Amino acid sequence: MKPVLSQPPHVDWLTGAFSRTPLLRKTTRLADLPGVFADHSGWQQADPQQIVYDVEMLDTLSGSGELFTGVTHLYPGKVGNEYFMTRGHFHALREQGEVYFGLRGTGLLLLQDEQGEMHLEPVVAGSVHIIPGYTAHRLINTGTEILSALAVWSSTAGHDYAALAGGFAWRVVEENRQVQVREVQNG
Ligand SMILES: O=P(O)(O)OC[C@H]1O[C@](O)(CO)[C@@H](O)[C@@H]1O
Ligand SMILES: [Fe+2]
Repeated sequence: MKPVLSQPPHVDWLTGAFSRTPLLRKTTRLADLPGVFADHSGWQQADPQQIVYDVEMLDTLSGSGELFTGVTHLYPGKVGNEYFMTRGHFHALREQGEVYFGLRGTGLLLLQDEQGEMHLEPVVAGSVHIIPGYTAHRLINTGTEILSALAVWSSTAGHDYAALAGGFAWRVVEENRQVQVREVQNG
């Protein structure tokens, strides 16, 4: 007889960690992000083992109609004057959207559609972000603490990084102790 009440996992709003041990965890270090930051020599001089972000996922079913749930913990830091950020991706199944929920820290969610239309949304504890289909997304930590965001997305969405080999059209940097958005000059 299955228990009447089964304890669902919850996310600790302070640490952003799941109450249940996440069975899937992926760590991305600076060494894993060649060509992502604008300041290539700054990247080469930085500690390659420096963790930029961890993604913890609940180990749930995948398949048509199933959803993945994961928390991205993005550390504070910069390469040159550019804030730490996730690699960023379109979904392989372009039409698949995603929802982000800010848990802690201060940052931005950069959204860019296939026509290059972009906008930035502030990410803080309690913010909710609807990532429509056909929209690339990148999390950026503009604060001094860990930025954590919970994400829910289709388990069949997949990640297309190649579509963004040229990077996003905006970069977010710190200049004069201010967060600045810089348009990438093509060519
Ligand atoms: O795959 P990226 O662009 O490094 O982003 C990190 C993670 O953010 C998510 O979009 C949500 O956690 C995952 O799908 C992805 O692995
Ligand atoms: Fe995604």
